[in-house]
Order: sequence, then C-alpha cells, then structure tokens
Amino acid sequence: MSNMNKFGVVTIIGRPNVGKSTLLNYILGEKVTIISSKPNTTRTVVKGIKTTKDYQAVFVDTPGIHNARDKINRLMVDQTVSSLSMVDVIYLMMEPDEIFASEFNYIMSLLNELNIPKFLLINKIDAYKRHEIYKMADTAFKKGKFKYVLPISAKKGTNVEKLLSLTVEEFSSTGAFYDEEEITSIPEKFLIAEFVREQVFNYMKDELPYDTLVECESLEEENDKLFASVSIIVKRDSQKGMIIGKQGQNLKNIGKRARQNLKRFFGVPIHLELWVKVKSNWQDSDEYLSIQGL
Ligand SMILES: Nc1nc2c(ncn2[C@@H]2O[C@H](COP(=O)(O)OP(=O)(O)OP(=O)(O)O)[C@@H](O)[C@H]2O)c(=O)[nH]1
Repeated sequence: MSNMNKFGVVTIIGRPNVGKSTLLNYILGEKVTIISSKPNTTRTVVKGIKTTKDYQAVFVDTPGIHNARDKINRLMVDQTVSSLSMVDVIYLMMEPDEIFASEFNYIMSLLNELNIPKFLLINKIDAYKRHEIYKMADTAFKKGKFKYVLPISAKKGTNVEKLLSLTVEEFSSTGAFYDEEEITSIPEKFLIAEFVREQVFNYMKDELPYDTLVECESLEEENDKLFASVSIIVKRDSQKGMIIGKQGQNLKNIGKRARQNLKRFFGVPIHLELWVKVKSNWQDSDEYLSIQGL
C-alpha cells in the first residue's frame, strides 16, 4: 500500500508525580481514548491512543518499573522489561532536580538491553531555572544512552509537538491502523495480535512480514487462563508455506516466543492457537479496512 500511515507504540516511564498523566492528557487532548480497566484485572495496559491523519500512536503503561528496589520487585521489573520489546519508543521522564541514583542506573541498565530508542524527557521546565535544566541534560547525556534529551513542560505543552514529531519518526509504516472504538473494547486482542506480529518480523525475512496481516479473532478467559485464536494472513500460498516452515518449525517458533512474551505481559498463561490463511487481496478487503478504521 502506498500512503500507509505510521503506527507505533510508546511507553512513558517515570516515578510517581513526575507528570506522566499530564503529558498524556496534553498529547491526547480532548479526544482522550481512555481504556477503562476491568475489575479484577491488571492487564489493561493501553492508556490512550492518538490518531491523526498521518499516524496512530498507542500509549501503554509500564507498571512497576520504578519500584525496583527489592528482589521481588526486580523480578517483576525484569518481566516488564521483556514485555517492552513490542514498544517502538520509550520515554523516560524526570524532573530537573532528580538525582541519577542507583534506581536510575538500574532502570537504565535494563532499558539499555533493549534496542529501542529512548528519549529522556526533562519535565516541568516551567518551574525550574535554566541552569538546573542544562545540568540535568548534561548529566543525562553522560549517564544514559538516550536518542534525545528533551526539556518539556507537560503542563504548558512546551516542546510537546516537537516530541511527537521525533517520536513518529521512529515509527514503522507497516503496522495496522486500528479503529479507536474497537481498540477501546478489545485492547487485549490488539496486544495479542501485536505480539504475534512481532514474532513474524522476528522469524521471517525480507518482504514477507510486510505482506502479513495479524488478527486476533477470538479471546476468552477461563480459570485464569487466556485462550486466543490468531490468524496470520498472507497474500500467496508460497508465503503460507514459508510462515509454517519445515515440519511447522517456523510457526512453532513464532507461537512459542509470542506465548512466552504474552504470558509475561499478562501475568497469566495463554493458550495460543495460530492459523495461517491466504487472502491475496487482504489489503483491499473490508475486514482490513475496518481494522484500519477507514
Ligand atoms: N509546573 C509543572 N507541573 C507539572 C508539569 N507536569 C505535571 N505537573 C504537575 O505534577 C503533578 C503530578 O502530575 P501527574 O501527571 O499526575 O504525574 P504522574 O507521573 O502521572 O503521577 P502518577 O499517576 O502518580 O504516576 C500534578 O500536580 C501536575 O499538575 C509541568 O510541566 N510543569
């Protein structure tokens, strides 16, 4: 498809009160898509979606990463970090007077394992003196591997447009485009499809992943276990064979890795049923267009 919109997933990490919600509210403006959390579940990770004519950005939560002090929490944080592999950009948010203490070093050491662009956002610049902001930016460059260090004010919106355009530059143009209402009601399905899509990209070479649409068709929960049925839709029979692989090895690998990541992410076991389908013109089909929200 020509003219494909950009799609990406962003997470904001930062200690309580640093201004994460304020930034998200500013970015999403009045058109906030709040994904209400269901009772008894901690699985609702999608915080909001920003859709423009050029791109769609999904903001997800990374719970627990800032309580990395004791062992149990570290375990949880490790799991959170693995689940971050599906994210396109990580924002780490700090205030100009925050000290780069052991907790920061620990979080950075975890995040540095991930080959994902990290932006340091120095927030609340409206409330600090210039030299404090410069000092923080300087230390940040020395201490962390940040693609950008951006001073912002989430409250006033200073530099937020700039932040968004830099963020969208990191997005790939290959992702599906989701209907906001649909995603509001099925964030988990969306995430499951994304996790599988990630593994298609991981195991398949060349153009094949770009010719692939991944869709979670059904999701049920029973006795604290998730049952998901996911279709991997390709354009040609030969591609179907490639996805399945010799004796089904590729499909097994895709399923195995996706299942492991999903289990870590959702915190419950998941039974993942994968189907490979051929639909030569999926990019023109009504189904695909409805996923795109067109
Ligand atoms: N001066 C100033 N205050 C800000 C800015 N951004 C956020 N705040 C204030 O900081 C406080 C905390 O902001 P939140 O957005 O709730 O912080 P949070 O990181 O989401 O906090 P948790 O939900 O506890 O994790 C609020 O009183 C905000 O108004 C900013 O750019 N400048």
